[in-house]
Amino acid sequence: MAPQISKLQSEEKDIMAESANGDILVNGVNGESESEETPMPWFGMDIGGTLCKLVYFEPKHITNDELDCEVEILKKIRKYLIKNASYGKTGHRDLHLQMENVPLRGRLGTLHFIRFPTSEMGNFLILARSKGIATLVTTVCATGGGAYKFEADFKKEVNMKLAKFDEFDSLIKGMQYVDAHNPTECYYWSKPTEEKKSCKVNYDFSNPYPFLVVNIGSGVSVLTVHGPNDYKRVSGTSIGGGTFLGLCCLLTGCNSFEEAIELAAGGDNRNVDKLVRDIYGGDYERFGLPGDLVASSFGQMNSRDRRSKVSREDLAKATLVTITNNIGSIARMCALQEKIDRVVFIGNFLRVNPISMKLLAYAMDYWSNGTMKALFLEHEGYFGAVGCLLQFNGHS
Ligand SMILES: Nc1ncnc2c1ncn2[C@@H]1O[C@H](COP(=O)(O)OP(=O)(O)OP(=O)(O)O)[C@@H](O)[C@H]1O
Ligand SMILES: CC(C)(CO)[C@@H](O)C(=O)NCCC(=O)O
Repeated sequence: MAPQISKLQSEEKDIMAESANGDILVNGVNGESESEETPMPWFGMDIGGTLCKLVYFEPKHITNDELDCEVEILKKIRKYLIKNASYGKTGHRDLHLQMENVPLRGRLGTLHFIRFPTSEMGNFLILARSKGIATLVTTVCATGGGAYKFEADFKKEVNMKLAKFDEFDSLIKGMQYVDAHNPTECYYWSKPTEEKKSCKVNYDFSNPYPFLVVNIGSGVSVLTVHGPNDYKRVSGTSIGGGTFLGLCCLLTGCNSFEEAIELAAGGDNRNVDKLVRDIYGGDYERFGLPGDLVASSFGQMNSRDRRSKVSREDLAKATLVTITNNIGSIARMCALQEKIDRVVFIGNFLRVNPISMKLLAYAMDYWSNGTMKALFLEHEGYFGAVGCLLQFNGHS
């Protein structure tokens, strides 16, 4: 994947030059052209409908000037963030995603990836106050709907200003930056239907344009990307990751995404769904519908007898398959309409969720007769937070 860096870097220069409204951008995808004046610590926040993603840049070398004037609080913040893998009951640092030696605004350093439920924003603000972050940081760059929703709370609770950036500008910039600096970022699933043989394969995304992005968060947004600064939101659906989690909690009594995925892994959706073969007794050959295709999601659940036999695992699996197939179908129609053959699926719905990734990979391939490819990125839910950090110049 090494060649992709140089290819993307040359395209990045265009991004660095000008933003959509003609302003000179202070840092581009490469993050190497920025002045060093923005005081530490550097954070990027993506406050979504379900999860808040926080990216923290830890500089590799502290300059003498910084050492001289570095306040105790900054040292404490750095120590607190990088010594722990969890914060309170609900904050987690994704250690496996950590990126070392990446350039940002002329500095080299480590990117740390932290997430917590957006519903915990109140506690996050209390923590920010107790750790002294609020006394040091006057402005935090933020994106996602929560950058607007919680702006007044940040001001009131911790006297911090939010420098707000658009969530899709941030997402695209973050994807390009992370892909350019992580040679194993992009991959696809080979043999997605074969449980034992199926595996992740590195994909060379050095010539990325055009591609479709399907961002599966609480809801789903579909974007076409034709160049570093050239994208549009072409579609979306409210039936997304939030729907999966909500329905799964209702149907199985589970209490977390992790639990829902674990249940689904042990279930069989054929005990819940009505298949083509349940209707035809086999394939519906004339229109190419195989017997094992789901004809009607949850279509068996009108039967009291079937309901009495179904397990929580089966219900979780059927919910996951229903939501995933629907997203796959929308993605395929968008790709067809936009005449694009590479579809990049991202968003935290895909976290610890190989079932959905493999289903999407298979469905894209099968229904396009092998002409479309489903791609995935390792930092699936963090691109908005990274892109937002890239755009920050210390002012709101
Ligand atoms: N630990 C978790 N807690 C809750 N949901 C999780 C978790 N891990 C993965 N998910 C899934 O990820 C989804 C949220 O994804 P993501 O963080 O990308 O979106 P968001 O930014 O919160 O939403 P939106 O972009 O629509 O505002 C949830 O709806 C759920 O399906
Ligand atoms: C509202 C957003 C953009 C917030 O990220 C997202 O949740 C979404 O795209 N929802 C789907 C909205 C729709 O197009 O029906």
